[in-house]
Amino acid sequence: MNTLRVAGGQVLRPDGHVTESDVLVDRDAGTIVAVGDDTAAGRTEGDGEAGTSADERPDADEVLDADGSLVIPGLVNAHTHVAMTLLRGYADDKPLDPWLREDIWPAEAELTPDDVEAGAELGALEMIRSGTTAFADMYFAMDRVADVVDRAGLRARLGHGVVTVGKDDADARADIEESLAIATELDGAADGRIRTAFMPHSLTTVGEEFLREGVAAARESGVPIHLHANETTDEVDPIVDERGERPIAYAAAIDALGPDDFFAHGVHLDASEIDRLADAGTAIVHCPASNMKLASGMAPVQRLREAGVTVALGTDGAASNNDLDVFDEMRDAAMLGKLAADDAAAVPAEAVVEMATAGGSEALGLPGGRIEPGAAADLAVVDLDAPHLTPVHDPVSHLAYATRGSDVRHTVCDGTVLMRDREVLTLDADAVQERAAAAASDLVDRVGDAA
Ligand SMILES: CSC[C@H]1O[C@@H](n2cnc3c(O)ncnc32)[C@H](O)[C@@H]1O
Ligand SMILES: [Zn+2]
Repeated sequence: MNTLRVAGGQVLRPDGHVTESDVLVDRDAGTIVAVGDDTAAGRTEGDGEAGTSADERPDADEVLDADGSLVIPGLVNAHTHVAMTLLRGYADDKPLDPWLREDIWPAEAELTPDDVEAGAELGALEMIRSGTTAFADMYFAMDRVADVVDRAGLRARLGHGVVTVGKDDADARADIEESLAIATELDGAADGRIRTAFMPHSLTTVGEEFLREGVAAARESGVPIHLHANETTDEVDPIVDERGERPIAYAAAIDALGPDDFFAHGVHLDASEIDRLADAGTAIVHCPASNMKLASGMAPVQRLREAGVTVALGTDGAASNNDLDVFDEMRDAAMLGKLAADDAAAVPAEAVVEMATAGGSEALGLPGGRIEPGAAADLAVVDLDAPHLTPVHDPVSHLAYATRGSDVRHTVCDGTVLMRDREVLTLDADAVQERAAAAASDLVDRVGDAA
């Protein structure tokens, strides 16, 4: 067996407890073989092999030193538009609708596939550096995004985002077909690390006829559905006014509410919609930073979880966040959840850590999210040797409230080391940043010329 040993760290186990253990990985299979006292070859839990540094232990093909560190499942960014890194800081301080219509969509109209690739590389770099190993992405030029995911070594669920409002029937149908074709063509790419979904942008930006056609085709080919849902009252009210039913009831009526589907935001949900989501097994991706920045509102995270809905975390795009750091999202989710519930005990540390790991993997239907034998070897190693992480009374508290993405020391996905001692191995960081900055600058010039 070709092995990787993550040695000498504290490991976050699926039950939320932390133990001093090694993690042994089968690099070829991309899975965890053993944790703690199951790691064979002589080393057992609590057996520190005094006098032997992690690098000197001879029983693995590769060793990652995790001394003084916390080994956690790779984080899952369950809703983003990764190439929007090019639009980071491009338009701020507006609510969703004018932000999209006045700034973002005119800029995206000028985006080329090369731009999308440059932005996706930058986003992949940012995610690897902050311990994210899997993400869901809705955007354009998804073949380019898939190529980046493959090269970067990440795991993803990808889909072409469909908008039909303002398009004639032929163009609208072509967009639906593109999303369905991409979902079929890219599924299983990057040695199975890429999975796909049918991704209509939202229930208001895609017409009912096209939604029904696309959903029916997606069901036939077995791909899940991902869309923005119940994000703002501007989106909910017209559905209620025109149809006499709430958005989640509408989604159910067109068969878009299934156990493999996951909806972004879910800010404005009433009790009947929470029950429907729970009954259907549809997950919600909570995006607290984006919801705060666009002043969209606060998702009822506590009530969703109490009802049994799987809740994951997402950054949304870097233009509404303005970064792709899931540690920030954990902290925001906890803080906002307490404020919303007027209860400091609401949305505790363990809940947000679960949402960023196992909850994300479950929502996306991707491997990972747990450190246990047989699970995917998707890991982040957090360096605890920092002033803002001292002392360590409770490692889970630190993950939720004090850790930053820049505290991540090593990142592993599918058994492959993507970042070692803060050096990203799969992407050339300087070249990626230079290319993205140049692409963003050219894009802004083109947008100016087009205006
Ligand atoms: C059709 S591809 C995806 C589309 O979504 C836009 N977008 C980015 N952030 C949000 C958000 O918070 N709500 C709705 N839509 C969003 C993005 O700019 C693309 O156009
Ligand atoms: Zn979004």
